[in-house]
Amino acid sequence: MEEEESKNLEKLVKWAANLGITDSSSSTTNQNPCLSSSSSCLSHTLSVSNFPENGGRGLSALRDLIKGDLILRVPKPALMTRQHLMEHDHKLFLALHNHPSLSSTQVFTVCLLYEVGKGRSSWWYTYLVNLPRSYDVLAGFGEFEKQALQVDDAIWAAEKAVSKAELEWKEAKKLMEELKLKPQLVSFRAWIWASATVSSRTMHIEWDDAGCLCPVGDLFNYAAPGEEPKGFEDVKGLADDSRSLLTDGWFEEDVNSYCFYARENYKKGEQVLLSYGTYTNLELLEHYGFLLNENPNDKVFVSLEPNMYSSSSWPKDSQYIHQNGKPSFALLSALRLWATPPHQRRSVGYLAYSGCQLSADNEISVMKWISNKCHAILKNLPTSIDEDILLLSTINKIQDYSTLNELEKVLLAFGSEACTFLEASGLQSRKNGGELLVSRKTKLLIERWKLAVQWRLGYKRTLADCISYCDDISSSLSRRNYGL
Ligand SMILES: C[S@@+](CC[C@H](N)C(=O)[O-])C[C@H]1O[C@@H](n2cnc3c(N)ncnc32)[C@H](O)[C@@H]1O
Repeated sequence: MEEEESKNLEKLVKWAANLGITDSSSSTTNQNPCLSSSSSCLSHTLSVSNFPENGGRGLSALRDLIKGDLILRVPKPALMTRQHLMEHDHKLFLALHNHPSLSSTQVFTVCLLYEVGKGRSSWWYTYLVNLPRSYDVLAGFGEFEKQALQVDDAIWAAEKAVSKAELEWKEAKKLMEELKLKPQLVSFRAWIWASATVSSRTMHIEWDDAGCLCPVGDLFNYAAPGEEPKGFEDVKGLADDSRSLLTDGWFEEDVNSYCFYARENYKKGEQVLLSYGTYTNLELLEHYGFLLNENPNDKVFVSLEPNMYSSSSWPKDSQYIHQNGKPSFALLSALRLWATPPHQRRSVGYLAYSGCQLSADNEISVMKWISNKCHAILKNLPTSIDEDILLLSTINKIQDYSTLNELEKVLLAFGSEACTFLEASGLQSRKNGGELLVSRKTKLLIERWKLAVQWRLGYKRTLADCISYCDDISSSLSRRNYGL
């Protein structure tokens, strides 16, 4: 961490402690936090640390933690909400009343930019200077990064994210001008930053669907909820309320605070992670600007023919391939019915809907259909898995380069996509002792390119694993039934 960054973090921790943000497990408020010798520690439970391979800045355990332990409490007055910002600024309050058609998140995004515009005089300054300077969410993808996703559905999702952001920005511009925001805060770039802050850092609250920004609570990095959040439902009798068991933090009226609980046991020094909910990798990229190599909630959708969808009543979004290559329950069930002659579907429907195989022949034709489909998709994509692996290792290498000469040498030797990158980056540079340094903008572009390649590689690996899975099943059925 840079020196300035760590100083800002120290100030944040002190500021948070003064507001009663505490990681003490005691339920009484106004502990005396920040007694720890280390300035990035809250006091008893958590410390701000860096996890380069796992989300960057995050929170580590200062002691062994037990699943279900209360690990952080953030009192309501320390939560940044639209209501809080409006109540403390009459000009903002009046201006917002003239724009009732803006959505709650558009309003919160404007509020955030307005607060940033106050600079040091903002009550939130210590919090705001610790926000990331940029995000890699899909809405910030340019043409090059969008195309690097390669898969139509993903390119379409990125295009939709960009056009949604543009539309929301245009709609909110009048309000921002009325509030006399500085031109750089009215820019589309600033909008992407603020809306990504809102989408990637806000926590759910009952009284405002824009959510709240939760100092310190928003330093938890993400771990996907497991398939079965077993056991957690027993913690503190929470099973019967509407709080999603897929998240580990919520607002509690009785203590007037946002409370966070350990989702599993942690050893001292380990990173404490939070589940923000269930997301595929494309959704993580869209809302948070990162993805997981291992994501139990990732899904690959393959397009089916209309008569395949209509042969069963499974919703389209339940028919997909899991990250490990296994077809989903609904996809198998739908295809088993589709591969059954229409006049027999009624009589075997109950078996198909309960997840049973219908016959060896039926199963083999389903497996062959899926396998062929995956082959066809892979064949139509511009690069293979091996090429993507090689490209990814090259991108990892160039991320460490500081001069454009080094970067260009490697990329020019690489091939067409790398050359397109060089064009797209415009080689933003500045002279320094005769060397052209890689600019911050180019580094961000490399990071987004890497995410796009990681995403498409994950997609292709899932298809390849699905081919192996289906081929194994059809050959073992053929052997067993026909001695082939
Ligand atoms: C709520 S913040 C978490 C704290 C954040 N690392 C920070 O420095 O402020 C969410 C952001 O952290 C990053 N992040 C969280 N979990 C991650 C993970 N498992 N892998 C990579 N990045 C992650 C993403 O940039 C995401 O948008």
